[in-house]
Amino acid sequence: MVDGLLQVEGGRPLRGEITVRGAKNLVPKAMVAALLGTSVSVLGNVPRIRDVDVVSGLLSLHGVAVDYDHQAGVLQLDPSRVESAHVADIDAHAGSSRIPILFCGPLLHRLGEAFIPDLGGCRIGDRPIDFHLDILRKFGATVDKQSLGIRLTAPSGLRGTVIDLPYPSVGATEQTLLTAVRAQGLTELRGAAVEPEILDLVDVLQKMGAIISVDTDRTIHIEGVDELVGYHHVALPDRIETASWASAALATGGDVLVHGALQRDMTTFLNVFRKVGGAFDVSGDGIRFWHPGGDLRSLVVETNVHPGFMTDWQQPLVVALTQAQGLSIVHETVYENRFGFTQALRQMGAQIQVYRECLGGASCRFGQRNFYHSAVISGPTPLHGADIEVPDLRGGFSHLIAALAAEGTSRVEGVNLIDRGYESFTGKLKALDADVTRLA
Ligand SMILES: CC(=O)N[C@H]1[C@@H](OP(=O)(O)OP(=O)(O)OC[C@H]2O[C@@H](n3ccc(=O)[nH]c3=O)[C@H](O)[C@@H]2O)O[C@H](CO)[C@@H](O)[C@@H]1O
Ligand SMILES: C=C(OP(=O)(O)O)C(=O)O
Repeated sequence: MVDGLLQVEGGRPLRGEITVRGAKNLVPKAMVAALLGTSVSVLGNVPRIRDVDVVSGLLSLHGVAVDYDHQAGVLQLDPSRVESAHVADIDAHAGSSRIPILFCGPLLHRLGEAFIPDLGGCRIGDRPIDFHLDILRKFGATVDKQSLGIRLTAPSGLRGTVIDLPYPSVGATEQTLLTAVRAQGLTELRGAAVEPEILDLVDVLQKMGAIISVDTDRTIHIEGVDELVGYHHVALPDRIETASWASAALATGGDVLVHGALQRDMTTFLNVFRKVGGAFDVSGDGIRFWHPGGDLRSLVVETNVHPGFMTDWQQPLVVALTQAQGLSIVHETVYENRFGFTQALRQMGAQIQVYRECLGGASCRFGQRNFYHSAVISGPTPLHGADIEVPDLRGGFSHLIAALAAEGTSRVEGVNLIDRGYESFTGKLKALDADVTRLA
């Protein structure tokens, strides 16, 4: 069981201002990229979240000197001692996050070998790593699966290759980038993911000396180089945290100004937010989200890879949809098992049914299989407080929103899971006038 118990007195609108910093889905990857440099890298806009601590710990074990100024949000990473530290076996932090798999390419380039412990991350489907391992083999690595992880070797170095991804996986695209930049010769990646966090990683790598071009048809070309240096970079803001606070404002009938939020990477979310009946205003350094009064409208939405509606935006939005008039349909096409969180919402009074069929859109990879990956939400339904347990990061945040929107007291167990991706969320809730008390 995950620690952390939060008591929430619901039924109050969230009102006020908060700030989001760098993206959870970019910062840890930019930290891994620092391993490829010969000099110090400096990363700004770093949020204080657990995934940053996990990767800091792993980098330190590999001999990288990590200096993190939490207040300023600046990380300095000095990789000059990686060869002398030469750590081959690390099982600490196994199961804490999915980032260790991205250490493969950088470690193979620097040390000729790597050991990657079993991965963690949210349990929202099987989350296989077959694309990653196929990619590493294509670059010339030998992959040996062991009981506690994977051992990789590349005694004669890595060579550029052609990779055709069966699905535009974010992690597999990052794996290719982090490996190809120092591999010998050219790499062509077809069917790549082009999420904003990936393009920010491309910016980081280009600052280090890499040669990468991203075409309009999901093809990325990388020319390997012999040396990369450290970078200075400011991480792009977290578009998932921004959307989470936007949905919280809507579900509670509130008004929240999110400093640091960037419109450009959120176009699809903002369209959906407006269609449901939410109001927003893009100001100098952020976006204000509020419930303008009147009824919210139901809608049909399908999650997809960028530039589609992001899967990590789905769970907080579902809570707002419980307050919309009529039937909404959410078709989850990225993960096969991402509606577990709706069980607690039903316990709180929501009317949500999940289906195996692809509802409301085109059929997806999960259509002919046994996965409950479509949800029908009938609203509006008043929510009431309950004792609930956080299942995963985004599902957990959606439980918090439901508890804030509900009449009465809720006790939310396992909130420490939310620290993985939301910087000081309890402090932010208090700044937004929520009545929350940490009991454990
Ligand atoms: C740390 C991080 O950045 N996490 C994000 C990243 O996860 P992550 O990089 O793990 O997600 P992927 O894009 O790789 O996964 C997408 C789909 O591809 C499948 N797949 C992936 C790899 C593989 O080897 N084999 C395979 O079948 C997955 O099971 C899933 O169905 O992108 C997801 C999709 O935007 C987001 O929800 C996560 O928040
Ligand atoms: C699925 C997520 O993250 P991870 O890939 O780190 O588990 C998420 O951020 O919602």
